[in-house]
Amino acid sequence: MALSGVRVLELAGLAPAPLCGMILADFGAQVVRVDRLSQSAAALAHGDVQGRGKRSLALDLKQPQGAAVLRRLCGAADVLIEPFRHGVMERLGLGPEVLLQENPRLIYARLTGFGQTGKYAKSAGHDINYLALSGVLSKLGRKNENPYPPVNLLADFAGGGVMCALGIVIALFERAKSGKGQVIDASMVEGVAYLSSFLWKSQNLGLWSQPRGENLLDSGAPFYETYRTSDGKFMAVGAIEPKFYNQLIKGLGLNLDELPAQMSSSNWPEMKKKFASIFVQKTQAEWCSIFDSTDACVTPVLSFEDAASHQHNKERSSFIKNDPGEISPRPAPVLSRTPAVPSCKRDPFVGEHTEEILLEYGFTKQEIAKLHSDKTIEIKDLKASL
Ligand SMILES: C[C@H](CCC[C@@H](C)[C@H]1CC[C@H]2[C@@H]3[C@H](O)C[C@@H]4C[C@H](O)CC[C@]4(C)[C@H]3C[C@H](O)[C@]12C)C(=O)SCCNC(=O)CCNC(=O)[C@H](O)C(C)(C)COP(=O)(O)OP(=O)(O)OC[C@H]1O[C@@H](n2cnc3c(N)ncnc32)[C@H](O)[C@@H]1OP(=O)(O)O
Repeated sequence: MALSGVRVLELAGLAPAPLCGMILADFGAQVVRVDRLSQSAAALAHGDVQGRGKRSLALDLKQPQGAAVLRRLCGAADVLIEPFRHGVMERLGLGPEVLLQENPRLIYARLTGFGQTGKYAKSAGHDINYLALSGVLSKLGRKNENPYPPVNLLADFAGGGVMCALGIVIALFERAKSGKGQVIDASMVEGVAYLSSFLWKSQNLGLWSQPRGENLLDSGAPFYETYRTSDGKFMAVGAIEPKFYNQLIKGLGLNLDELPAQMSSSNWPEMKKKFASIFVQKTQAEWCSIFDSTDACVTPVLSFEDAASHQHNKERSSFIKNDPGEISPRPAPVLSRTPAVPSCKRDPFVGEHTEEILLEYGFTKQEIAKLHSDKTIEIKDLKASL
C-alpha cells in the first residue's frame, strides 16, 4: 500500500484526529493510537469508532515516565498527530521543539479547531464553532431560517481530519527530498475556509448575491433542490445546465415552452411549488425508473441502508463489511496500483497492543514490566474483554 512503512502515533481525541489516523491506516501506515488509561473518565468519553486498522497503546501521559515513553516512541516515528488545544503538549513537555530536536524527521501534526495562535487558540470548541468562525456556516441553511450545521461533517472531518491527512502526506513527500520533518498547524477553521474557496472566489459572479437559501446552489433554485415523493422519501435534483434542465422538465411531464425561463429567479418560488406538486405524485422507485437512464441529474436520496445496497454502489463495492459485520464506506479515492486495503478486524480495545508496540519500538520486557507496575501503561487482558 502507498503508505506502508510509515509509522504514525495518533494521540486519542474526538472525531477529526481519529478520521485522519484511519485514512493513513487504510492506505497502509502503521498507526498506533495512544489512549488514556481505560479507567479514566476521559477515556470513556473518547470512545473511538474510527479505529480501523489501528493498534492501541494505553499510556498515562500525565506521569513524567509516561511522557518520556512518548518521547522515545516519537524518536522512532514518522508522524505524530495531536488533537489537543494549544498548550496541552507543551505542558506535558512534549511540544514540537522538544520532539523535533530529538527526531528532526518527525512530522508533528497539530489538529485543532482554532489553530496554534490567535485569540481563540486556547478556547474549547466543536465543529459548529469552527464552521461559524470560517464564515461558511453563514451560507448554510434555508430561506428565512437560522444557519444550519450539516452534522459535524464539514469542519471536523473535511476541514479537519481530511485536511490534516493531506498536510501529512504533503510533508512526507517533502521530507523525501529534504530529509526534514516539520510542524503542521491544521486549524479546522482554516481547513473548512480553504474548502470554501469556490464560495469566496465566485462572489463576483453573483452566485451568492441573494440572502441565504435564495441562491442557485443553496436551495434557492427549483432545479437544485430535494423533493418529497409519494412514499415519504426524497429525490435530489441538480439540473443546472440548460441541456440537463430540459431533461428534467421532460421527465416531470412538463412543457418547456409553457414555463418561465430557467434562470428567472423571481419565478423560482412558484416553480418549486410546481415541481413539488409533481414529485409527490409518484414513489421514489417510480421516479428512479423515469430518470435513471437520463442526464436530468435526478437521483434518489438514499438512507445509509439503501446506499449500501444500491445497484451502482454495489457494482463499485463502495461499501464494505468488516469481520463483526459492520458496514462502512470503502476508503476513497481508489488508487489503481496501490489501493487502500482497509482492515476487516474489529476496532482495537484500549491497551490491546501496548506490549507488542513497546517491544517493537525497542523497549525491553523489564522496562515494560516496570511501566506496568507503576500504572504508567495498561495492558489489556483480552480474555476479560471478550
Ligand atoms: C462535534 C464533535 C464532537 C463529537 C464528540 C462525540 C464523538 C462524542 C461526545 C460524547 C461521546 C459519547 C459519550 O461519551 C457516551 C459514550 C461513551 C462510550 O465510551 C462511547 C460511546 C459514547 C456514546 C460516546 C460516543 C462519542 O465519543 C461521543 C458522542 C467535534 O466537534 S470534535 C472536535 C473537537 N475539537 C477538537 O478536537 C479541537 C482540538 N481540541 C480541543 O479543542 C479540545 O481537546 C477539546 C475538544 C475542546 C476538549 O477539551 P478538553 O479540555 O477535554 O481537552 P484538552 O484541553 O485538549 O486537553 C486534553 C487533556 O487530556 C490530557 N491527556 C490527553 N491524553 C492523555 C493521556 N494519554 N494520559 C493522560 N492525560 C492525557 C492532556 O494532558 C490534557 O490535560 P490538561 O487539560 O490537564 O492539560
